[in-house]
Amino acid sequence: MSYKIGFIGSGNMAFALINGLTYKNPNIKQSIYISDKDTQKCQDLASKFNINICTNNSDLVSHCDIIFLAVKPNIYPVVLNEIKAIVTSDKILISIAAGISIAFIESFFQANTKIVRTMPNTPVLVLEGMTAITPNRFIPKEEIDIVVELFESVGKVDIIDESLMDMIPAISGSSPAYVYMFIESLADGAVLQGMSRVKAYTYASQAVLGAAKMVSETRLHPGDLKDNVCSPGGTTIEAVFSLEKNGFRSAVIDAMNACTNKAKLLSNTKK
Ligand SMILES: NC(=O)C1=CN([C@@H]2O[C@H](COP(=O)(O)OP(=O)(O)OC[C@H]3O[C@@H](n4cnc5c(N)ncnc54)[C@H](O)[C@@H]3O)[C@@H](O)[C@H]2O)C=CC1
Ligand SMILES: O=C(O)[C@@H]1CCC=N1
Repeated sequence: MSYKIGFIGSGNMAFALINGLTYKNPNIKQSIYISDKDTQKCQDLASKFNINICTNNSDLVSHCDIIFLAVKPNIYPVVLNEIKAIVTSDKILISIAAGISIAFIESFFQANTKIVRTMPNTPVLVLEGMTAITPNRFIPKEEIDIVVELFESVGKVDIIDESLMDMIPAISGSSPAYVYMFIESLADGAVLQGMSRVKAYTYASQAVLGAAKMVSETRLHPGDLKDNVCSPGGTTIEAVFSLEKNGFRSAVIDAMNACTNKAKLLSNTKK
């Protein structure tokens, strides 16, 4: 079944998803539609990917079968109110917003509207995304499979209970930002010790990529992998000791709690 995919909002996350989706399957371009309040941004994205542009959100909904709601959480009520009269039961709405519950979205539509709540991340752009998804009770398995297949084409997918969704930004939706800060810090440290910044970003990003692949592909415990690097009396354990002294682990856990608390705050205002 060929289906038309629409993105309401053509910002960072829409860009990442469209880049990922079109990377392996360029033919999908003719089935992708975008709309945005910022017409210039929309035109730029449409011309970059040679995809279809819609003059407004309602026009997009009328053209598309699967509709990504790629606007910020605070804009959801505006967009949902705008499209509520034209979303028919054959269409699938995909939420990608932090803190927006399925119940909140359902409250705008007729009873059997198909909604999938998701939390992707921007590495979908390079086909290394991590997306959590929760379908509502009105979407049949074969259509859930279509949504899973879409996100699997740009990375890993996990179907979870919605009760876990508010903590997904902390672990994967937002966490690329913490890792970018870590890579930046590694590079700053290298520059401090005399390496060029360009070279430092290559070393830092490859070391992080390699370490991530060691965890995902060997399935060994990260603690064991760390121990394998720490030669007795060597260089690594000095750095590990310093990181522990400076509260590295608790800083990460504190950041994740702050992230989830914000998602829950958004959730509570958008019940
Ligand atoms: N950026 C990220 O890493 C991730 C973002 N998300 C979620 O994706 C959603 C979008 O986030 P970003 O792409 O980062 O934001 P963004 O600000 O880059 O893009 C949002 C777009 O929506 C457009 N917009 C605003 N009002 C509109 C309206 N009434 N109709 C149509 N378009 C409208 C804006 O012009 C903008 O281009 C948010 O709900 C966010 O929580 C989810 C996972 C990761
Ligand atoms: O910062 C945000 O709210 C969005 C959701 C997850 C990543 N970015």
